[in-house]
Amino acid sequence: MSLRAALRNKHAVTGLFSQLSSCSSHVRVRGSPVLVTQQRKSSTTPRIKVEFNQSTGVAIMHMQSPPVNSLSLDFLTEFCISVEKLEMDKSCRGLIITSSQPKVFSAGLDIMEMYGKSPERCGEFWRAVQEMWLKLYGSNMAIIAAVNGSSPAGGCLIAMTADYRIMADNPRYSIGLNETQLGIVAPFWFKDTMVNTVGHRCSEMALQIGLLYNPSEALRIGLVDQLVPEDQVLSTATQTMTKWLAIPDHARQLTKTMMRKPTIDKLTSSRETDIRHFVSFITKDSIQKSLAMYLEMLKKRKG
Ligand SMILES: CCC/C=C/C(=O)SCCNC(=O)CCNC(=O)[C@H](O)C(C)(C)COP(=O)([O-])OP(=O)([O-])OC[C@H]1O[C@@H](n2cnc3c(N)ncnc32)[C@H](O)[C@@H]1OP(=O)([O-])[O-]
Repeated sequence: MSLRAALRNKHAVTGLFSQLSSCSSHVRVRGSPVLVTQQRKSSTTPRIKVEFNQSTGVAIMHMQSPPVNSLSLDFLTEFCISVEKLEMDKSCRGLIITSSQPKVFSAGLDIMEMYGKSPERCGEFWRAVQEMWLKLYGSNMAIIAAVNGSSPAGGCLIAMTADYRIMADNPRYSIGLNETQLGIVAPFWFKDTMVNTVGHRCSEMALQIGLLYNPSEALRIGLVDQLVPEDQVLSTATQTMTKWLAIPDHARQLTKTMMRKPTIDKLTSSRETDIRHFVSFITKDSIQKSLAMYLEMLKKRKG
């Protein structure tokens, strides 16, 4: 069964992990604070690198998909498998998500996955996006986003699924749900996650005009919880995780579930409808034209 096919079937995914350990590079550290790196033998470079320190129970997940950690189907597949593996490992209590790419946490969904693709492929892609959100937002692990670069749209979504967000204090970086700027619409579960994070009024305005916030603005509205100098993002995340893990797991997890379950249930009870809705929307000629214009704008801006 291919990894993509596995994503279609959550139970099959669970059963596949033992066979798929080479899909992302997991580095396990036992009883030592020193992290050891391990080179993958495979010819393809993993998009996700996981360092797990068993003495602290904390895993650091590095997104390392050049140039901008855009969320392609392959990226999402690897990402979900990495999270699921950690989730199943009861010794892993905390997860820090960060980026290995300079200046960018994640550029969000890979626009090329939504442009010029067949309805079947768009559906497969959207299911993987849903799966990523369900795994992160419903995780039992304490999750901290170490946002060390720009984080638009799907990148912001990943950050918002965390329990705590630390962002690099660099005014050149931005974070937010900017979908409307591309002529597309964030689905209800992106919206719900934002409402749960910053409240209704802020979300209503930000979503309509596709606002991207600089770090100070993001801190002011509560989209991130803390700003630190860029070179301290990861160390601060590690220190902060210690505080989160000082709370008994069962109490923290039950509280998290109580807060998030109604939002998660909304999507789990309507996944197929949500996929159909996305596919019929994204494949419309007018939406495809908007995406083409946005891609053109990205290229021009670069030049
Ligand atoms: C309904 C669905 C909900 C949708 C949710 C979403 O997430 S929608 C997504 C909303 N996301 C956005 O609106 C984010 C758009 N991106 C940006 O704003 C900037 O890239 C940046 C600020 C993330 C990084 O700035 P920087 O100066 O460091 O980097 P740079 O700009 O020079 O880009 C380098 C290369 O990457 C390319 N590429 C970039 N993003 C994407 C992408 N998402 N996908 C694919 N490709 C992308 C870019 O074209 C360029 O390619 P080239 O020419 O080398 O072949």
